[in-house]
Amino acid sequence: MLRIAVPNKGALAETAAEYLKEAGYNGRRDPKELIVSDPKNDVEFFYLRPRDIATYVGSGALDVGITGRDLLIDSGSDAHEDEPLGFAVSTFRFAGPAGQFAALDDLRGKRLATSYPVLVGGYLAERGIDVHLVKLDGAVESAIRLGVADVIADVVETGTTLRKQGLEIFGEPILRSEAVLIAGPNEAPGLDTLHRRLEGVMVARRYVLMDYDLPSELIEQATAIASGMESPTISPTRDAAWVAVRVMIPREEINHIMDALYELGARAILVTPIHAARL
Ligand SMILES: Nc1ncnc2c1ncn2[C@@H]1O[C@H](COP(=O)(O)OP(=O)(O)OP(=O)(O)O)[C@@H](O)[C@H]1O
Ligand SMILES: O=P(O)(O)OC[C@H]1O[C@H](OP(=O)(O)OP(=O)(O)O)[C@H](O)[C@@H]1O
Ligand SMILES: [Mg+2]
Repeated sequence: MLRIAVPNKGALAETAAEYLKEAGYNGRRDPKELIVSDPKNDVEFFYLRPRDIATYVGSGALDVGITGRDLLIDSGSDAHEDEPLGFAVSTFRFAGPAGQFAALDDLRGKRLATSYPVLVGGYLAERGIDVHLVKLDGAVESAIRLGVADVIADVVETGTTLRKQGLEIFGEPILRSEAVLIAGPNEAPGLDTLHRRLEGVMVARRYVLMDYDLPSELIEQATAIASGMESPTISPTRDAAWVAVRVMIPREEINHIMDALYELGARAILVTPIHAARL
């Protein structure tokens, strides 16, 4: 039985639960449930704090887990990244009061607040920069105003939290993070199936199916507009002058592609969602 660690709360929990549901696994019915078994799929889920997941997986206590890349690195555990999952996307950045910091060198000797001391400490040590790390649990953006730090390093998504505190990012991103599937040091039978199912969820979320009818002489031009994952499926129609085309396209390009195909001469353009996929 594959033992899977999943986030019980926080920024990763809701989407992780949706992914697993879409991948055909049992979820919890009550947020107080800590363990859910799914004998049909031969897996067992353990709902844990996102920050602890890499520790459990790295020690071999659990086989695999879903956490953030930033949390994985900060854990210093032996777990490794198996697959990026494309949600909870953020960058990890330095930020300070507007106009006060421009480069990494400006950090020397400063008090730097973060909830990710191993990630940040490792990054600065590699570059030979000494700071006084101030470890906080969250809401790190308030640390400067409240006088416990001169500068911070934290998760940035839209940048709204920083802006509201009058802070500005500086330097290169420390890390680009997102939710990831992680695995431990031991071989985990069943990991391949979980990996493929989650990949299928990502494809189903990102792509749609587009069907349209097209005068046959326009196939090359239409394929240049939407080429599909490998190659579009082209079927004959009763009218020999027309073909029916089916192609997978990225969800975000639906309207742009429909406009271009219609302009070219395609008609009866239909878009349908994909509920599951295995490529
Ligand atoms: N605004 C955000 N956008 C994208 N990812 C985020 C955001 N906030 C946190 N994350 C990601 O979520 C993970 C942190 O999980 P955690 O459960 O600590 O989230 P949280 O919402 O900060 O929870 P809490 O603050 O209640 O502890 C990290 O991988 C982090 O990069
Ligand atoms: O760039 P933004 O879109 O503003 O998002 C980034 C913020 O979101 C998270 O905060 P969260 O709400 O999880 O609070 P926390 O700092 O206490 O973890 C993160 O720690 C940042 O503070
Ligand atoms: Mg947080």
